[in-house]
Amino acid sequence: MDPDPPLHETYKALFANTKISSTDDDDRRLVTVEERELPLIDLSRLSLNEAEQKQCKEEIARAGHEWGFFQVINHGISMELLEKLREEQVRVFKQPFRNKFLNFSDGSYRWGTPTATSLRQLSWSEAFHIPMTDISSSSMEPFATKVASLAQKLAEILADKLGHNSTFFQQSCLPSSCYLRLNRYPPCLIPSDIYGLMPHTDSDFLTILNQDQVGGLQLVKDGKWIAVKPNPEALIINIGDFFQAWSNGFYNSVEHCVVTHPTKERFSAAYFLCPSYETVIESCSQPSVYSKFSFREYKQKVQEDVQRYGYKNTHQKVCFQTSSRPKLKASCTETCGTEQEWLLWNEGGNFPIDELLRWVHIALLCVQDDPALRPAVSSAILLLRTNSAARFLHMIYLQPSGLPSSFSGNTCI
Ligand SMILES: O=C(O)CCC(=O)C(=O)O
Ligand SMILES: [Fe+2]
Repeated sequence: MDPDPPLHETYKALFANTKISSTDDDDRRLVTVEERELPLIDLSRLSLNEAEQKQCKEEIARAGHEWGFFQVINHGISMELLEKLREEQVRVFKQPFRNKFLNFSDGSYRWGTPTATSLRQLSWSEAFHIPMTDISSSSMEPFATKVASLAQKLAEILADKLGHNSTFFQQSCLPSSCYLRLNRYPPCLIPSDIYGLMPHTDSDFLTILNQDQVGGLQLVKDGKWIAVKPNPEALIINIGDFFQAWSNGFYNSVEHCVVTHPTKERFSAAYFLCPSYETVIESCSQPSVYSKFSFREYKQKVQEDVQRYGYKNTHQKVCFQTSSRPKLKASCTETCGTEQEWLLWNEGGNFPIDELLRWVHIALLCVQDDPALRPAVSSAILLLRTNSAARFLHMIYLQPSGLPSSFSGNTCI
């Protein structure tokens, strides 16, 4: 029996309705993507002398701030454990498609994108989304235990660098709220660029990713998509939305995606350090760029967004809505949002007023009298240029603190 989910069959109508191999330049994947090494951090220095430890922690914090993504080597998870994880992953994905629903708890197995209304909203992949509490009895348990403690350690280092010796992560990220996602990206022979996983940011504190050598992970750096060169010895760490909010925008939750390969299948496993639903995320410093919100509230917003726009990211509505207006001149992820909003304004209406007001809001944040209250330049650029979590968080949670009193922040939310 076939192990592959019926992706071709199920999404036939989307292929029929989409112009394939378009030369339209509003498709970001037609833009040449440069392959880059992520910052590479050797964690063995954490057990050396104080100076080495300090240096290592500084590199971690800098990478979290400047890139939102980095790689770690000598992370304490042996090649043998990673091999075992891979074997188990291949085993669960290679069983007949129908049996996959019987693994782990209900709803763990997912494939494709049920809400997709166009090819751009389709993820050509399958995944097991497994709460850590379900892993305790499986052969992945030794990996899971190690990766969970690595995540806690990194979260503490990142918090410590902001002057917070925090037990917050230990208290709020429990085995019932953290999970492991096993991803498989089948080859995709269709002559069009289809995502393995659509552009997104992670709704967690941080993610630890183990990928194979096929490649396909891409992320936004300085407003451009770059491809991550796989390193067999390294795990990839990325900052999630909640760390960005908790750090008051110091660390960056960066948009990333996976592109498919025409002939090779790809496997990856991601551990998500997530808080319980009741956890309230509040910035660790004042004045806070974000208002308080609970994980539950945030998840609800994300779900509403996906239902309405097919994407978590609200900005996509501007780029992907079907419209009689002329096509915007470049990819929405390559184009500064302001440009798009002014373009829509000039075209006479139907412009997103909330977007425009948010741009004003960002501008005001950047010109506050007290430089300490202004966002970092990198955050401001990210806000302006990418579909990052920063945009999303600002869209829904930006609060008026620190702004001139005549400006009502509520209008931006
Ligand atoms: O497979 C990958 O490289 C990325 C996976 C990912 O971004 C995710 O599961 O959130
Ligand atoms: Fe992700």
